[in-house]
Amino acid sequence: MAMEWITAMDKRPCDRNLRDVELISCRLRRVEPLCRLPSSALQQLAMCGFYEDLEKGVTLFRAGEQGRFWYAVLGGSLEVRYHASDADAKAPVTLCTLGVGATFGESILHDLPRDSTVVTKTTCELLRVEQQDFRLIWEKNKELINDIITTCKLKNGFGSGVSPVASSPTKRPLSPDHPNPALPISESPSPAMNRMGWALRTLLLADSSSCLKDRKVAGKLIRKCAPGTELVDWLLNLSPIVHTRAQAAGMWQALLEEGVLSHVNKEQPFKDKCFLYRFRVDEDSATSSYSTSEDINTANEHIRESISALLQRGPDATLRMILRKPSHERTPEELELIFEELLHITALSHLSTSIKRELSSIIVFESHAQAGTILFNQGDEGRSWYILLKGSVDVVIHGKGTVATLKNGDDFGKLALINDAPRAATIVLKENNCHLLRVDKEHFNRILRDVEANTLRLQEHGKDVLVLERVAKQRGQHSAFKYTVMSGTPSKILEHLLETRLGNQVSSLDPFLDDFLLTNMVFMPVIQLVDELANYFHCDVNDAAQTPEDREYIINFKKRVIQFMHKWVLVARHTALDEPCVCDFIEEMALEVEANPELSEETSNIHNLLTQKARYQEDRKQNSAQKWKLPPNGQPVCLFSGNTTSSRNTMHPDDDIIFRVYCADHTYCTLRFPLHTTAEIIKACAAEKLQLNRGAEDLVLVEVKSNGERAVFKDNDVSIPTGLSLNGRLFVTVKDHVDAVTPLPEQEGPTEGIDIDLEILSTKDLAFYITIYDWDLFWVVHEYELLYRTFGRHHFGKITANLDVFLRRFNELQYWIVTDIVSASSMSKRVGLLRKFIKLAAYCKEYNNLNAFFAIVMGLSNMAVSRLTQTWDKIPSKFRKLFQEFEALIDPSRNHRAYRVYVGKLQPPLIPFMPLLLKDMTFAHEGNKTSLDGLVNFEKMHMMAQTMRTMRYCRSRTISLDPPSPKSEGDARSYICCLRSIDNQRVLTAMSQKLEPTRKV
Ligand SMILES: Nc1ncnc2c1ncn2[C@@H]1O[C@@H]2COP(=O)(O)O[C@H]2[C@H]1O
Repeated sequence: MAMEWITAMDKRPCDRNLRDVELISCRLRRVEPLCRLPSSALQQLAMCGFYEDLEKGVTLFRAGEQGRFWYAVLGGSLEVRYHASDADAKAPVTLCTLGVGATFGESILHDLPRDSTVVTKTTCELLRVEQQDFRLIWEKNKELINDIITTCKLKNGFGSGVSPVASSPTKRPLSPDHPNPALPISESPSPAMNRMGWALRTLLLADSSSCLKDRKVAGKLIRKCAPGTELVDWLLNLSPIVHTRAQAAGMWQALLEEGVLSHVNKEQPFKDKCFLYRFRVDEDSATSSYSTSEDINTANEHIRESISALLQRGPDATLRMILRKPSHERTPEELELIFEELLHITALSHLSTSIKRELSSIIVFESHAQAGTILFNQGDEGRSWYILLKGSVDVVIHGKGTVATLKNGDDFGKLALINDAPRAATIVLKENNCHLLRVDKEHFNRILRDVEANTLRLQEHGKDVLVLERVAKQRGQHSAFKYTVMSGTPSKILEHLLETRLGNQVSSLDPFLDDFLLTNMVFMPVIQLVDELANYFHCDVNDAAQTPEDREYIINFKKRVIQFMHKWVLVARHTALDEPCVCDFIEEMALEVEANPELSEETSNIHNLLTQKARYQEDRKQNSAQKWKLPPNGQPVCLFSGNTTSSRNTMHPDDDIIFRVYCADHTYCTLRFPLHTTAEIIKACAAEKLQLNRGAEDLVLVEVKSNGERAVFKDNDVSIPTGLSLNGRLFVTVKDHVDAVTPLPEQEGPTEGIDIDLEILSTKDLAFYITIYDWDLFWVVHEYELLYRTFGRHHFGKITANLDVFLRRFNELQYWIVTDIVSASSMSKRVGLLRKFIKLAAYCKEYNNLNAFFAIVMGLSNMAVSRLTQTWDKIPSKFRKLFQEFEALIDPSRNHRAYRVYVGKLQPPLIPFMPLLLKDMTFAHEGNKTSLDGLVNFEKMHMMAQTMRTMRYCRSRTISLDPPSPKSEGDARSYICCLRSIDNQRVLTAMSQKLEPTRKV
């Protein structure tokens, strides 16, 4: 059978017999949508059609050629190609693929040249019909054939400029800036509208008093046209269900917006005025025709149905027409209509009535006929905000593809407008004939910017990936960013950051970038961060075919990655440069910047990065053998050997530290380990040296404080020796015997320090050297150490040694004050010391050393000192008053308000009261979850970063004080480095009791 029809088809049409015709039409009947044609039409096609059996790659015709044939596809597939211009001749765009059942080449009906090129994509079987034959068949079956052609166009997006599949969208929309209500909103009428138009036209023509006539306008003959008023009259007469002129006008507008009807000069939407309108078929003499009586009967059969359908569509069509008019042409009644419509739009539901009224005059209707159209590209400047009324759009992101599909009722495009940032995604229409409402940027900024919804959620694949919240405007702050990140996935936060906070958009007032740089290790390990940055940086490697827009976007992104790295290394300093993956990535970027002139703008950033890296590596080489010592008797951690040229010595994770570990019988061993060594290793090694013959799992590493308190370390804790309290000692012991471990007798006594009569040292000199010493300790503490310590010594595996040493200093100072006073047996000496320490606190305060100021005042307020009433009574009232002022300043009530207000007025350099910064960190950490519904709680990161920034601010200028008198320099300097202090409160109180026993009442 199959062969038979081919044999029949292979014959010349004039040689075919009845059976051949029957065989061929049977074959055609199996092809949808040809099967919809009546038998007579199929037989005609079978009689005159030629059979073509073509190889792959055969060009059937080229764009611009005059056409001779119409085609239907019986087997295989073809490509429709389009050459945008001569310049593009080598790079045609594939518009669509035609498969079985598709028809093409109908331009022969209008004697128009071909508008595209058609090439076989596979081997193909085609039915080919000559122009005159096809025209005859079409004349008799116009409606159906037009329907088939339209269906084919809709199905394939033919002529749309892009493949209907939006996977590789290439086309930008026709400039929609000024929508024209006189033009149709779809590329071709829907079959239903076509039918309704046909029925109305047929009856209009059949009416003897028809208003549809050939008329001469300005000397030119216009066929079959009618004034709007008469068309309205006619419709009102035609049907009793059309009651008002406005209804009738809306019905004609419904036809006009689909292109079935149009104003003769295409300058007006439908108006109940004397403007002339005509049907599209009458615009072209080839398609214009008179109706047969059969047509009239058919039209009469359909008219009721058509009228009621049109009646329903009229109001929406009118509204769309108004929404496409420029603001100044909208009448008050029309504005009211729009306003009522806006009341039903969910995306606007949070807005007040007055704002909706304002929107009524500027909101615009926009429609797009073809699926695949790109509304805008990621990286473009944001120009409008959209609400989807009908259809759906894909949200496409570079490197990720489609991350979300939005449907009617959803809105998009707000982010770029609000933040003055580039578009975060490309928006591609997913369906033909999408309808949108649009608010342009200038109006958005004027009307909506300050009343926007408080929360914005971005989704990918149905899950929230970024939650933004509107920033309350703060006085004096004019940050460009209206939304701040509340939570998000780590990757999306990074993407949002690169897109919105780098390039030319950096604002010193906006903390988002800095928050990220300070806290990223909490939610994104360095290796992952570098990996993601490298992916962004190298995203062009496997993708040779890029559009110029893509290329621009990619280059832009590369620059942003370089800028990000530059800023990150400035914040992270050695903690980043310690990571081999960071250094490797800097090298990779440098190579590309050198090779790629498009990146030349980033040369100085790269140069800076390379210099920092080289400098750091050189410094590490010179100080690689650095060793530290935690002396046995509670003295401060100090350099044991190595390079001592700089007084500011940062402790690095791979620096060694020498320390003792005791066991229950108070024997000890001395160990030397890098600072990053875990408790588990120290424990195992100490146990071996001390010959504790127990398995590691039975043993613990524990700190025993001078008051007997015990603190067990976790196996993965690091920075162990530096973490000990002033007079604490490290023990290794059997788990079950922890409670039996006792402090060494020496822990109750003072730490070892220099014994000098304080009287001989000038108080101002002491304050000066204390401040210089503290400053050096403070200077080397990395902001990150606050995070490491807050999350726990085990959490990041990073050392907190510099911070530990600084905090230890606070306790050393505090207990030194108490120890010194309670060690003075003579009253006069104690009175002298009290006066000296109050003065010392005053000088430290003057030097902005608030850490020491707090330590001293807290020492003086210690119960062991404050209870010495006889001593206090003997100091001059001037000193007592001063001390009361100091006590008020350290008053912890209302979250240390007095101190916060005071310090808030100071200029750097200053040394802050460090324990309060730690308390703020802990408060932020314990009061807030790190993860909220699987998203990083970025608000928490912001809170923590604020505290870390305080620390940075304190050091934003380096200290330079006038040196004191040279005579006591050597003594004072060595004295303050190592202070004698007892940190056991019980011992201190007992000593105080001895000095001034409590009187029995
Ligand atoms: N996951 C997403 N990431 C980025 N943009 C999205 C996402 N989902 C929806 N969008 C919308 O896509 C729009 C692209 O333009 P804008 O950046 O102005 O605003 C963006 C959002 O409104």
